[in-house]
Amino acid sequence: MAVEADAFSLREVLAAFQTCVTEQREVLLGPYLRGWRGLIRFLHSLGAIFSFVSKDAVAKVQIMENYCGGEQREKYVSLQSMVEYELASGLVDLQKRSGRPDSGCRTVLRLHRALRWLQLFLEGLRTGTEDSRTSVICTDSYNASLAAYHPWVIRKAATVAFCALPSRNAFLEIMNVGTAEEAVAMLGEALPYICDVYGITQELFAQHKLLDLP
Ligand SMILES: CCCCCCCC/C=C\CCCCCCCC(=O)N[C@@H](COP(=O)(O)O)[C@H](O)/C=C/CCCCCCCCCCCCC
Repeated sequence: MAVEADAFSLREVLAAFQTCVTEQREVLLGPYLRGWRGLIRFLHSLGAIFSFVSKDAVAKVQIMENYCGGEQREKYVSLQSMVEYELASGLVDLQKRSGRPDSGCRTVLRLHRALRWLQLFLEGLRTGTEDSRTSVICTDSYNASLAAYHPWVIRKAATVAFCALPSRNAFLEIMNVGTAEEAVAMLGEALPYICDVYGITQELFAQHKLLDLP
């Protein structure tokens, strides 16, 4: 599999997630979506077998970028302001989907669940050994997170695609942060920021009973 490295640097993704959280513990949507754009660039480099995943991720990031650049853009500065605005304006389908456009809350919820997968996957890569199989790390992380929200056909397609993942060493190399040891160290640095964003979002969505949006 041809993996093009030049488009991706874990450092950039880390910087985006690092600048997401403000002193007031708000999650800023600008850097949050920049982090996702960086991850999607990486996904593209893994080849066509992951295009069904990247298409969905791009569509969701695009929905959010449209809100962030739209008429109500000041309401979409942070996750907190978005939740407050969309709930107060009755824009969120809480029980079942209506003809309304996808809300920011339901769209972010999908990305948020995927962030949990990412957290587990990166932790698996970090703590794995040279001969750990990324397909196994990825499948385990997926089964412990996103799989619960996907129908059988998506779970199957995802599991098949995971088998095409490059080796752990190749992954560490394409992070573009130096040697394998340096990449592992960088993962150790990146993970707390991703965990922090995940934790704040989880708490916010739980508080507003938004964790099961249709
Ligand atoms: C150097 C290491 C860095 C690792 C970088 C990983 C890059 C990963 C980039 C993106 C992650 C995938 C994001 C997927 C978002 C999925 C959101 C979702 O759950 N969507 C479903 C529900 O949406 P609605 O129907 O309710 O609108 C949708 O049905 C899903 C469709 C596509 C399939 C999603 C499969 C997810 C597999 C996640 C693992 C990706 C494997 C990447 C391998 C590294």
